[in-house]
Amino acid sequence: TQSTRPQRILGAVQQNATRGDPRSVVRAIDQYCRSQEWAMNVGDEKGCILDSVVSEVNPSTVLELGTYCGYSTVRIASLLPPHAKLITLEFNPKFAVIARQVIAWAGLEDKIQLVEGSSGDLIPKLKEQFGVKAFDLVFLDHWKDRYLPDTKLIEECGLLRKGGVLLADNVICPGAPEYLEFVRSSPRYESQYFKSHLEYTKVEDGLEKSVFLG
Ligand SMILES: Nc1ncc2ncn(CCCCCNC(=O)c3cc(-c4ccc(F)cc4)cc(O)c3O)c2n1
Ligand SMILES: [Mg+2]
Repeated sequence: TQSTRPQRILGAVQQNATRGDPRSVVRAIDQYCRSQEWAMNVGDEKGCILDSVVSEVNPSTVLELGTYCGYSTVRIASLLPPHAKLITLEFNPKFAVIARQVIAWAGLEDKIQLVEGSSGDLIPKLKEQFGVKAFDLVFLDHWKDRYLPDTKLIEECGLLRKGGVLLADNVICPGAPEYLEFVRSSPRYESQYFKSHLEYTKVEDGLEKSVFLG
């Protein structure tokens, strides 16, 4: 039977990455998606910007919206301090099954909690169900038209600490125009655009970093 793209990405990890070595998992996915078939991972170019923001924030708690195969999940978690935790939300069970195996291959199960469901349903439950106080960093990489409503939901639920950072992928391609307009015009955010390219292509894309001022 025909394999799926996420299954082929997992295969590339299992064939080319070293168990317990997160950076070799990231490298294996990038090499596969650059040479064999495109996939919607944040990728190596935007990934370096992601790395620099994660290192600068040095977060204790991270929320990722949209796991897909776990590429950015592993990339972020590989940079977290020892007791830091990352919660990642994925609503497609087929993606979640693959992401769990990619996370396990990287040896990062203890740092990462993958929760299946949609962001709109799960965000209001994160405090009571997962004992989360507030996030230091939120990486938005899910439905582009959910970036703005979920940002408002995260604020309403008091899930973003003062000085906490929102980092949004794909603000140019596919684009999140309402989100960009909001974070760039709101007095409660200090935003900065990091120009880059759509993963594995020459098409323009970028990340928007927005610091919550409280
Ligand atoms: N609410 C909720 N809660 C939880 C969830 N978990 C998953 N989802 C649904 C997420 C579905 C995938 C989202 N990601 C993208 O669509 C995406 C697309 C492109 C792209 C594609 C084609 C092109 F020609 C050019 C660019 C590139 C990217 O880097 C992208 O990240 C959820 N939704
Ligand atoms: Mg993306």
